[in-house]
Amino acid sequence: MTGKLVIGNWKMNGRLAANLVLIEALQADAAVQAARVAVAPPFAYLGQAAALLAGSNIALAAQDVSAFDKDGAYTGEVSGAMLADVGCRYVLIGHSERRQYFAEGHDLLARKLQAAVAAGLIPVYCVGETLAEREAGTYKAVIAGQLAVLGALAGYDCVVAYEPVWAIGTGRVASIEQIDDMHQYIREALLQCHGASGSIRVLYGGSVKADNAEAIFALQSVDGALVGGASLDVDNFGRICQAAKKTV
Ligand SMILES: O=C[C@H](O)COP(=O)(O)O
Repeated sequence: MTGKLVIGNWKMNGRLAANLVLIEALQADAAVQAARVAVAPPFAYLGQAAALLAGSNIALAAQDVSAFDKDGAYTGEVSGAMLADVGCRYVLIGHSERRQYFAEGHDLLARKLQAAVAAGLIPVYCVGETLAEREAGTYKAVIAGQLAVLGALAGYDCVVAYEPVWAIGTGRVASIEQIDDMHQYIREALLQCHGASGSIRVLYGGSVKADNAEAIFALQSVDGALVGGASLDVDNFGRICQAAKKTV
């Protein structure tokens, strides 16, 4: 399936009953069915989601993965092989909330990326600057440092999600000019470091909603969106998927 990729990151939200309602509504939404879409429930609900999504065009994503790629005494960890086993196609790595709350640094993220591709998953590697870094003008250097982690992944299918931290959950979406500037910068950085920018899709994330999605997807430099809050509202998420389909 071609077109802009839309991934719904449920973050730490959901219950069995609510998930059933949401997933059945997503499957009944023609725009969602026609789009290139994935949802990322919490680990606890991947099995339920996989069973409900079986046979649908909605792919499954996980929100994180262990850096350990062999089963063993790693209490609390979930391996890439387990995620693939339950039907995940994608896995988010390095989301800003994990960098912030769990101090996930470059070495750990590099190991997680390797573990994900070893398990046959498509990593969705998240990068983004804080408001302080944006205002200080150091944001492009910050992103370049974050992208350097991808060095070991040349040749693998990978997705990058540019998510300015100051736009996440704030309703303060980056401007079209800011998004285009950063997406073009990321592509150029990937081309220089890995010669792979052509094969790496670059998504935008940060307060993507039904009313701003079409303008964002109209940018050639944007290959899709990583959607947080709006992914829990089938009407909003469906309209984002509709916008994605319109701007193939
Ligand atoms: O993973 C999704 C991003 O953190 C964006 O979240 P948001 O759409 O709630 O701003």
